Amino acid sequence: MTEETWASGIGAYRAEIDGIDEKVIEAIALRFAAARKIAELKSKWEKPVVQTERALQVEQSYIELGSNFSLSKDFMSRLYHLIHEETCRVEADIVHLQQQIEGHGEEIG
Ligand SMILES: O=C(O)C(=O)C[C@]1(C(=O)O)C=C[C@@H](O)C=C1
Repeated sequence: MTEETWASGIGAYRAEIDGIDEKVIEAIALRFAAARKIAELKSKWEKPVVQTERALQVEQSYIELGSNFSLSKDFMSRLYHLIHEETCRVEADIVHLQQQIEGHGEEIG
């Protein structure tokens, strides 16, 4: 075993990880694109950004899907909470912008 063997071994696995990370980020970006469309709809129907019941269902499905791949419940839960928090922030920005455009929420008088 030489340093070159180590370098090519770790290099191959790191390239594998880099390729997977790219797909993960693409998938996350697609999820945010869908959330932006949801935000437009919530704005139109004047529905709240945070939908607790739905969020609990999605968290549960993260946990179940993760368990199929031996990913810990705690990790899946934390992962969803992080994604959910940022999704709500992105959605709220869109809803507020939409409200400004449509003149809702303005102080009258
Ligand atoms: O289902 C929705 O209403 C969404 O906007 C998606 C989502 C999520 O990120 O999973 C975000 C906000 C809600 O609290 C519930 C779920």
